[in-house]
Amino acid sequence: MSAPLLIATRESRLALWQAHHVQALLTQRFGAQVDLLGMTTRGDQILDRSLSKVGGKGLFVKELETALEEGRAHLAVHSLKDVPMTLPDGFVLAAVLEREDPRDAFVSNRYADLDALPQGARVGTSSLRRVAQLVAQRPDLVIEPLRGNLDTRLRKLDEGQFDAIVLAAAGLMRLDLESRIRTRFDTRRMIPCAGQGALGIEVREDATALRAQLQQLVHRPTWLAVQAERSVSRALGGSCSMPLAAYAQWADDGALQLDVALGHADDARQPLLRASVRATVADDAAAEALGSQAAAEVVRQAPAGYLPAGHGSGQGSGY
Ligand SMILES: NCc1[nH]cc(CCC(=O)O)c1CC(=O)O
Repeated sequence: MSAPLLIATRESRLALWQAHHVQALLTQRFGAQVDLLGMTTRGDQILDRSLSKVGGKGLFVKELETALEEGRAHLAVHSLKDVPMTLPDGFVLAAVLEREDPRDAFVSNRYADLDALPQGARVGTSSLRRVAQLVAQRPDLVIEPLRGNLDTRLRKLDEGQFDAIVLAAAGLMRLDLESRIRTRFDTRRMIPCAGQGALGIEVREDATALRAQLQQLVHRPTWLAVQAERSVSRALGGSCSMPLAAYAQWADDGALQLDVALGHADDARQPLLRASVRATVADDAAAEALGSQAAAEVVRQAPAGYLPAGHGSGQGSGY
């Protein structure tokens, strides 16, 4: 590679850390010269409304995809959990790196963990998935919206707006904020979001040579696990307006264990629907089959109000 490779990235501290991480990896592994193209996305500008109401997580990736389309950049680096379940035509996920800590973190200046919170304590999170799982354990909590980048969210906690907030451990660790974590939730008590803790690299489908190189960066166990997680969401016709948790982990016997929880679309106080499935998974088709199996179990249990009309139609998340 002679001309420098350009990575399109958002400009939050977390996004820049992730882009620099991939930049260093490409340089180490391929001796490539790599530069960053910083961009502000619509998702970064909308801080006052719930993302699920204004177009979803896809708002964080669309501008980056436009840069790829127009040839202004060659790769986009994303937190995988922010990547829509179905990519637009002409784009592919070329690599997924080894997952870091997938867990959610309990962050508080006064309380050690969820159980230590007093009755009616105020907890900040805008994630419907986190709300549903928090309420399932502590129906007394007052859960309030919390948006913005990690520094903003921590500032709001420090200003006293909340007794505790819930954030992804991986993001805090990447920004050297691990000391803010009071406890990590057990993944059965707070099932992570599909792809949480993993980085994805997106390129144009027609970037054949680059795709072949990035293929060498794929962490196979993470790749298969996140395929299973993402296929649950796809099978449920998932958008990020769904309180859906999906986490796959490799068991000691080599099987892939997939745990799923789905909350009611607009009432966090309705019970969570759960499914746990496991299988030997050696390729993408098997990972997707496992995800579909978990989705089917959830569908079987679901009363009205949990699933969008026409779920399972394979139309993806609609971005
Ligand atoms: N939704 C924003 C977002 N996207 C990725 C991360 C953290 C890093 C990761 O999960 O890979 C976060 C912050 C959070 O949810 O607390």
